[in-house]
Amino acid sequence: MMLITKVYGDQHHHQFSYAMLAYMEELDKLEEKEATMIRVNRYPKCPLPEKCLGLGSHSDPHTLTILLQSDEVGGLQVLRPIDNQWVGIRPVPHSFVINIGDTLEAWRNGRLKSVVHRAVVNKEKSRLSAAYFLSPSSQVMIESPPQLIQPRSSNAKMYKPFTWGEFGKELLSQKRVSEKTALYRYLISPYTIQ
Ligand SMILES: O=C(O)CCC(=O)C(=O)O
Ligand SMILES: [Fe+2]
Repeated sequence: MMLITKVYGDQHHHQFSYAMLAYMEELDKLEEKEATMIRVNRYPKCPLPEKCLGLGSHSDPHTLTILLQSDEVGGLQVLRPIDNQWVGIRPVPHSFVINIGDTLEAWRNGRLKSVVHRAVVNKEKSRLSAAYFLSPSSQVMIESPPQLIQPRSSNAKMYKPFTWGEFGKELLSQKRVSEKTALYRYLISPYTIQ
């Protein structure tokens, strides 16, 4: 997410810009209009917000999510990896939150990370958000380009190649989780030995 690029500083920001350029070049492969979808989330106000969640913690499995949240009511939180704390993403009027999905993480060989996030509710106001999920076509193989892989180093190949179609089936076999989606099932372990 954009917030995380700020927290991680220039290095991560650079990775993000570079990946976005590469993404544009591969758009035919990485974005399939038929598979792309929009989800609108409505979170009613809740008398006991500390006892419920609007949307449980998850990572988005797709490539990218473009999220619009209502201007006045916050509720989106990300799990900050450095200290495992939930951090609120304050809505910025007329802006989108860009969320990196698991498929993009796998394609960039872990140089960009999908982020675990959730939505909380509050007592005073209901909230709306709309998420636009970009997906590759179901037959496309998600595999990191060779220039991102250096065998026997910390940049060794992290994930076994998979198709979005296959990944979708893995997701269906998984209950809502408290961490990342099925991506870990493709992790090459230990990925430094290749
Ligand atoms: O409502 C939000 O801010 C988060 C929505 C979300 O994470 C999702 O739809 O996947
Ligand atoms: Fe999400």
